[in-house]
Amino acid sequence: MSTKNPDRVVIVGGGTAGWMTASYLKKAFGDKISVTLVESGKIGTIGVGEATFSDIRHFFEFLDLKEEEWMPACNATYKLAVRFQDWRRKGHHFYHPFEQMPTVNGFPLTDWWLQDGPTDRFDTDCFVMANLCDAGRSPRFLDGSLIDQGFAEGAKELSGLTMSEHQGKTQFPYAYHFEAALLAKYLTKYSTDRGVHHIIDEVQDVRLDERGWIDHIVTKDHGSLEGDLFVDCTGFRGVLLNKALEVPFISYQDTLPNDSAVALQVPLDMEKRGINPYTQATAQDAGWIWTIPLFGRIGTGYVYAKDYLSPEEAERTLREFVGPEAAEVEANHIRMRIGRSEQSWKNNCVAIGLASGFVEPLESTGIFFIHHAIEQMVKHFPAADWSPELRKSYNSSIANVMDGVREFLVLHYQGAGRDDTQYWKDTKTRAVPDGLAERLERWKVQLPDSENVFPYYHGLPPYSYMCILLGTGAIPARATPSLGMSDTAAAHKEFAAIRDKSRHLIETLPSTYEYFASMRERS
Ligand SMILES: Cc1cc2nc3c(=O)[nH]c(=O)nc-3n(C[C@H](O)[C@H](O)[C@H](O)COP(=O)(O)OP(=O)(O)OC[C@H]3O[C@@H](n4cnc5c(N)ncnc54)[C@H](O)[C@@H]3O)c2cc1C
Ligand SMILES: N[C@@H](Cc1c[nH]c2cc(Cl)ccc12)C(=O)O
Repeated sequence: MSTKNPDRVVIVGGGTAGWMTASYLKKAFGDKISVTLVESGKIGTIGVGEATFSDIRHFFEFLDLKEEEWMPACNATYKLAVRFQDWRRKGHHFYHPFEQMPTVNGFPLTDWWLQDGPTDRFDTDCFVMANLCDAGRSPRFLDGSLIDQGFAEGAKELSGLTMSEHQGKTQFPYAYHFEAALLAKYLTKYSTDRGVHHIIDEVQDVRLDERGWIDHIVTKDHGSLEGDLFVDCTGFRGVLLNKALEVPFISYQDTLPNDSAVALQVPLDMEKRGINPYTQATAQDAGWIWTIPLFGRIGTGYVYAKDYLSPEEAERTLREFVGPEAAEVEANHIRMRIGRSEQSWKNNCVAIGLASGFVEPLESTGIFFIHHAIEQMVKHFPAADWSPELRKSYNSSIANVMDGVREFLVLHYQGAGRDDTQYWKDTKTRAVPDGLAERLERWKVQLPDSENVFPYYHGLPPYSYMCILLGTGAIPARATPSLGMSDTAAAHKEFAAIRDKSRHLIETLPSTYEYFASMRERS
């Protein structure tokens, strides 16, 4: 066994995963390690992946990048929520916003809402952000100041925490949409400026030693590349982890059948059309369509199950949905590998991004998985003895995040009120992951809380489950019985405060388009 600390990292793949990993590692370890990134000039990146979690802000903060610097370079916009359109029935919508759930006398406001809500919309009654979404507002004023959502920007006690340590302490009010290819380009410059060695070449072979560890990789034009730790960011191909090291892939398809997507990038006049401050997921006959507003274009795509719909039909439906602006735009058809690798770190190879695992992009979790994996890789970085315990701990953290998100996504389909096509009928009879059936029964009488959701960190707080349960509508939810014997006055005061605050903010905040147009003038 080597007595040397592993300090030569080789990353294969130059998509979002590869460049996020390279820049973060260089920032974390500086000259203590060497980082080489090899990407193929021929094999493209997946070309989608534009909506994020709010936690991604910790990634940019870690790299010391300010919104004014990176956002205009990546045509980025703000995301205050996911808007679910037509999931309960056609014409209905609800939001899953970035906003902590207010608590009144020990019960979440949604519980009081079930008991005696002012309107039939849990989201606009309980969350300020849902009202800002309906009104298309920016979460920042034109001078750059952030709305007051109980969040102190730059608060000392919160800086330096990983995402999992952060959860529950506070909720930042927005995430980002950005052009993935532009972010990769931005991070390429960031990384290479700081000493990351960039090679454009194809990996043709992966040579293992007698223990089954990667000894070196063989490239087409640059010969052999040696390293201590190899990071597989080769996307769905899984060239190092799945192919060379033969780590099996656990499919989630029995519970999440969508396995295909067709995507379009549609340039639009945003000044005329405005910019919605949310990702939209619109239910369709055999899946759903995402709409992600960027500065200057929308990213859109139909996620579907090929057992129910052909690629041609999916593309036709998507083009009809978008309208004439998409006529000249070429479609990108994608087959998705849904599930996770049995282990994401084996020996001296760790897979990050699509090579590690993926679930359909309904809650924009792909980049969150990458960010989480990078934080955990730094936390579990090996010493000279390559302790297997570190890898074990890393692997269970990654598996828990992905299995937890799978449960959360299955809830969307179990809960959807739609039953007008075979696809939606079948969502109710399909198997659910172990443990979820019991939890679904519990949520019928007790709203999701920290005691009764998936028990390991997976990025989603209990209030996110409440939103999907109450918004999708097929699973009956009821107020905690004791609220029937309680005075609802305090809850009504809270509902009124949310209404007043929303009204005031809608009157004073700029539209999302106005905000970004002025940010571009400033930067
Ligand atoms: C339909 C769809 C929608 C999505 N939407 C979102 C979203 O809204 N939000 C979100 O967070 N995530 C989303 N994702 C996930 C997101 O796209 C990915 O997590 C992210 O782009 C990371 O991809 P990657 O870097 O792992 O792989 P890729 O982008 O596929 O990159 C693979 C890289 O590996 C290189 N490579 C492959 N083989 C070799 C080889 N032999 N030698 C050298 N190089 C090689 C390629 O050249 C490329 O650079 C979506 C995914 C899909 C499929
Ligand atoms: N930690 C995540 C969790 C989260 C909380 N609210 C939302 C809303 C949406 Cl649309 C996605 C994710 C989340 C985060 O803060 O990003």
